[in-house]
Amino acid sequence: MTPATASLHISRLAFAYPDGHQALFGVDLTVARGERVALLGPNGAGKTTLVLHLNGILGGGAGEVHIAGLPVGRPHLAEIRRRVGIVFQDPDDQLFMPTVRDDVAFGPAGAGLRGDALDARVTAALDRVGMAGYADRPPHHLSFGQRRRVALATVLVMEPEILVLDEPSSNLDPAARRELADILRSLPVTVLMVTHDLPYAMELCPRSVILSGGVIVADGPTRELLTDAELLHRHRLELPYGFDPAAAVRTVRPR
Ligand SMILES: Nc1ncnc2c1ncn2[C@@H]1O[C@H](COP(=O)(O)OP(=O)(O)OP(=O)(O)O)[C@@H](O)[C@H]1O
Repeated sequence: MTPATASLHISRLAFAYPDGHQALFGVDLTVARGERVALLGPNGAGKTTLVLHLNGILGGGAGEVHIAGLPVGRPHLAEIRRRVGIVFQDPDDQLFMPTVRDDVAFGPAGAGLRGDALDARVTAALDRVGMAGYADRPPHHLSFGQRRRVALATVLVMEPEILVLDEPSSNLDPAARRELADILRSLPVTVLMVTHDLPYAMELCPRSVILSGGVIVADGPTRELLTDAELLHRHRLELPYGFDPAAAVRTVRPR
């Protein structure tokens, strides 16, 4: 896979914050089109710092990031931000309009879409997340799980190349968690999911990457990584009590 054919290609990415704190030390990561990859790691590992480099919110370090062949950098920022859809942990960071429809329409309308074409895109995005019947509702009248799905729709409506999810399962009850997993599994996009929820990584992502101390310390099949007790312990990752990743994989429903 080359930088041009990969969905995401990160090469020797290193970054220090203005106060001198070095958060990333030469990260290499390539993700193919349509792959779903979990980005795991303890608090302070550099996961958020890495994600903020994908759409150019952070920059100025060493190394390169390409999204579907396009280098992340000032000349291409508008296109990069369309290609990289980030769903933040708190849906209220992404919902600010009077209705669900307005929130989902905001991005494509800003990109110049109007009329029937805009309506069709909004309806399709809401359909994808099972929220088509909620278009006229104020987002703040929805449950947390519903707001997270609408936030996902505001990103999907831009038809991103890669979907970046920050702790997608946090604060969801078991049913909402399963429904979101079904939605995510049905999406024909590349997914990079940042999570501390190892069973959710197991359920959704065939591949995982562990970032620790600003470097990638493991990259491989999620089941292999999560059955390596010594690796998990070394990087402060813990499976929930009683969760057996070797057994869990057999219960994952086929796509
Ligand atoms: N604005 C900042 N200025 C200086 N240092 C920062 C800044 N933001 C983060 N850091 C530091 O960079 C390192 C990586 O932080 P980052 O938020 O990327 O970790 P993370 O893996 O996302 O952690 P968490 O799982 O807790 O969200 C940490 O040591 C953190 O203290």
